[in-house]
Amino acid sequence: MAPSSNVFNLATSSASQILSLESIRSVLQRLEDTIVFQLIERAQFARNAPMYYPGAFPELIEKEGWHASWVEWFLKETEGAHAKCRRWDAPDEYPFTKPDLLPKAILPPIKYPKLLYDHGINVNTDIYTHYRDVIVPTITSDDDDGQYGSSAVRDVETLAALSRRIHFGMFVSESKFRSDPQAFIEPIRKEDREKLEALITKPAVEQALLVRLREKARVYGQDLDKAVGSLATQGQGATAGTAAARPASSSGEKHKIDADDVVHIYQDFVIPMTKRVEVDYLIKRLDHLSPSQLAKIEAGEGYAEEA
Ligand SMILES: C=C(O[C@@H]1C=C(C(=O)O)C=C[C@H]1O)C(=O)O
Repeated sequence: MAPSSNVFNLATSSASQILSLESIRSVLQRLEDTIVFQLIERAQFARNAPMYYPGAFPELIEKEGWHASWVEWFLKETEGAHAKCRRWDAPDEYPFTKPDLLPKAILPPIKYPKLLYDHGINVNTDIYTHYRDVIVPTITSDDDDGQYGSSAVRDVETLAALSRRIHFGMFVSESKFRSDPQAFIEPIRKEDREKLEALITKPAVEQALLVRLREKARVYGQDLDKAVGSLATQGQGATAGTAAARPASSSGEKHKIDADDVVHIYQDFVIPMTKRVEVDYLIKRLDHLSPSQLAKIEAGEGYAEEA
């Protein structure tokens, strides 16, 4: 029997279902898997630095009239196809490509529940810069293997996963605001970003995430054939039961990615960027309340949705 889908379906779930912190955190956990696997996929190729800088491919200028980098061109081409499928209408999807370079959707619009206020937030330029300058050099060999197509395919998928994960911070903020709106009123009015960041920060959640992530990177990044093979050569017939019952021997197992690198990517970038987005979203939240909503919050009656 197919496992029940716990896909986060913005089109069919209610606002209260979508904005439950438990449901949001389950999506963030699933995105850990996606991001670890995408990093592993990208790490199989060399850095291929020319792909990320303008002018490295004259053909791109001659044949496409494109003066930015190969990867940004590949992003535009890919995101353009997705625009025709109305991907960027979804409140959890943000393109790297400038909107005026994206075609109109072919399909009619989906009616999403009102979740986030019309915020205009998109931090993909910062995500791209950090990915180019820090993440790719960290997980790949500083070399050029000429695999500009395969590498760019993985880049686009990894960037999309990082972008969705980081922009999901806005759902976290909306959820936390609705749960205790009064706590946010004063720091928002004072534009106190430090206080807002302290309010949304949950150290125990972050620590548990990093422990879980390290284990995921270690397990997903293992070369199980070698691990299982080593069991077989140790005279223990390798069977499904054996492999399942006994985790791969830890000494000398080969990894497709360094678990420490994955943890640092989250600790030094993904989590801080998510919290920046959370604060960017909260700082303007009061501008999008009706006078009666604000009055109720100030009277201690909490947040009330209005049509
Ligand atoms: C995403 C949340 O907000 C903050 C950011 C976190 C993250 O980026 O992983 C984790 C906990 C909080 O510090 C949350 O509370 O779940």
